[in-house]
Amino acid sequence: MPETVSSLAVEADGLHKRYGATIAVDGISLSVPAGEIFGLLGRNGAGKTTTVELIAGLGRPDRGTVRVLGLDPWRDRVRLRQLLGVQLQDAQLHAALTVVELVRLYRSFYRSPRETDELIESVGLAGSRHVRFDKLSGGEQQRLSIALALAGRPRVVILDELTTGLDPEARRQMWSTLESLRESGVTVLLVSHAMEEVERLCDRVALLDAGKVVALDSPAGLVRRAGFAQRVRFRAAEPVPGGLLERLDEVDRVRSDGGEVVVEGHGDLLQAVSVALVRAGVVATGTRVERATLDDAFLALTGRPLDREEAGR
Ligand SMILES: Nc1ncnc2c1ncn2[C@@H]1O[C@H](COP(=O)(O)OP(=O)(O)OP(=O)(O)O)[C@@H](O)[C@H]1O
Repeated sequence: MPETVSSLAVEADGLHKRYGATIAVDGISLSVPAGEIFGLLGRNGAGKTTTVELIAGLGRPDRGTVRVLGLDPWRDRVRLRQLLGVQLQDAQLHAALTVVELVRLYRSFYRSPRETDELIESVGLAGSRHVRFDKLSGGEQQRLSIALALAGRPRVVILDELTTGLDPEARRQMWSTLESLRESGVTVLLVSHAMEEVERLCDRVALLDAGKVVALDSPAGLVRRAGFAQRVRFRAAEPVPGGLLERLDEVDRVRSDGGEVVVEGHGDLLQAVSVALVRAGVVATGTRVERATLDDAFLALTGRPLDREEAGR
């Protein structure tokens, strides 16, 4: 259906969605060009899942419009089903069906599906072909749900919490699956808590907070909004004289954190801090350098961190 295909894979304009008193999505607009891996990052309850549900046509916005490949996901959902793959959190699959039965069932929904064995192997489930869904581990269920999202050779894929519950090897395998999808021109919408994953994979990221996009940029562009490039942490054997570090050109901010001195800045920060401490006769131990992350950007933009405990859910 080439006449329907827009160069923008996803366009959302002014989306609002309310559940009772809760405003889940509060005026979200996004444009995602074809072939991009686009991340939605935010804390629990920020509105990520609701946003992708509206994009997938699984719900209707109270206000605003969505187009996926130029189609209205609600009105044109029969046509869009052939072009869109969706893997959502807590997908309720048929518990009593085996891996191969589920893959065959999903293949039957599409006009030109991928091969059964290729799909199963692509997510490393060849050894579990005849295992029932409810007997798979959480990580295996997750991998199967991703294979099912890719069964119809979708042009746009929505993946919610792609690697939650996966071990490091399965996670790396999933990342390379996504990179090859991008190479073949598929657009991926990736919902995540996992900053490392988002920084590594996404071309652009929308940071969501309380139903709003608070920033939208490349991961590197977002990290720049942290307001500093790197931080040096150390323990000082004696108090650091006031103003010693603050007056250095490379230093943006000095604070203490659980007995450590934390110096945020740019340029050759470590060198500048080390020289100043030596000159002042302050002995520093456990010194380490960290670069700014998306977490720092999120904190700078929203005033709250992206909770790491939640990230491990
Ligand atoms: N079907 C629903 N009924 C009532 N409230 C809902 C429903 N779906 C979502 N919400 C509420 O809307 C807000 C946004 O939820 P949403 O699931 O979109 O956030 P999220 O960013 O995906 O969070 P999480 O990372 O926890 O999945 C939350 O306050 C949530 O409790």
